[in-house]
Amino acid sequence: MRLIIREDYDEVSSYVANYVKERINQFQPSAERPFVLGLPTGSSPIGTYKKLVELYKAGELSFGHVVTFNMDEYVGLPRDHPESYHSFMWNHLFKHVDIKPENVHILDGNAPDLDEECKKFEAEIARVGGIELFLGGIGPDGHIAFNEPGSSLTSRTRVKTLAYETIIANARFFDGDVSKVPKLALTVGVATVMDAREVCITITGAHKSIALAKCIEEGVNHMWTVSAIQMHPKGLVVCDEDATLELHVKTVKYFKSIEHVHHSLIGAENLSLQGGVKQLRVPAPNTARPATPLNGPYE
Ligand SMILES: N[C@@H]1[C@@H](O)[C@H](O)[C@@H](COP(=O)(O)O)O[C@@H]1O
Repeated sequence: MRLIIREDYDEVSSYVANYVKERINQFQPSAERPFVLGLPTGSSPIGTYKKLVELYKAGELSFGHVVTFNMDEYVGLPRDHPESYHSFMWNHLFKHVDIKPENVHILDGNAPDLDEECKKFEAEIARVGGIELFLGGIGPDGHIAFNEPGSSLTSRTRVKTLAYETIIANARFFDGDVSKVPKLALTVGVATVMDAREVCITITGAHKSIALAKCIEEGVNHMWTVSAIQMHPKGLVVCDEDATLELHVKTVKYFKSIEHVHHSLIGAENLSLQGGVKQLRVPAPNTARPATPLNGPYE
């Protein structure tokens, strides 16, 4: 597993968007052999989607031969509700790029038979040959998609009852009103995500620092479902400095050193993922003097 640390949310978003661009372009997708991309919702991927739209508009990336599968959807929320994940995906990404609507797969939380809807989703993923790259975020409790603490690490797409912590976290999208947040969702399973040939999880903000530490430094554990990424042969976590607050200094230094070594081997001029070198510089000491004398020491 790799951990990429960037200064802030914006740098994380750029890194992930460029990563997706590189992967799609290297793959050289065609109608017969499309690139299959797994996608998340939430506030974490908004910056990435914005940058993907910019890359598309700059002619650096096309979604013409990209097939997508979204992680999850609320149960019972009308499809055109502003907070449905359908609305989210079309507003933040799909309507701005050249993706074919028939290549977009989002679970239908209003399907007459929800179990059947979940089975069909898994079957469709299998039919297109599996997911090449699954992007994800996490909740502060370490869940991926809606695989709440205690979810089986071998779980598949299914109906899930949301944990109270998730309902509270997502109330910000429903006028801060917990009672408006749907209590059920359809979600891919942990195994559905981990079956992808590559998994890239974005973790930003101090409020997710405990989850990041659980994911990186402790064992694989169904109470922190993102930790399943430890078992993935091509797992990538991209986080910001704030999210590293609960990591050991040794852990942070180790993962940063991997990038340093990699960059020194390939040479900065060959670095295709923008922002890579810039963020590895040691910050200059702050030499600015306060206007008023200080009494210190302030250890
Ligand atoms: N089901 C989604 C998850 O897929 C997402 O990762 C999480 C975090 O959201 P945010 O990125 O807004 O913190 O929110 C929801 O629970």
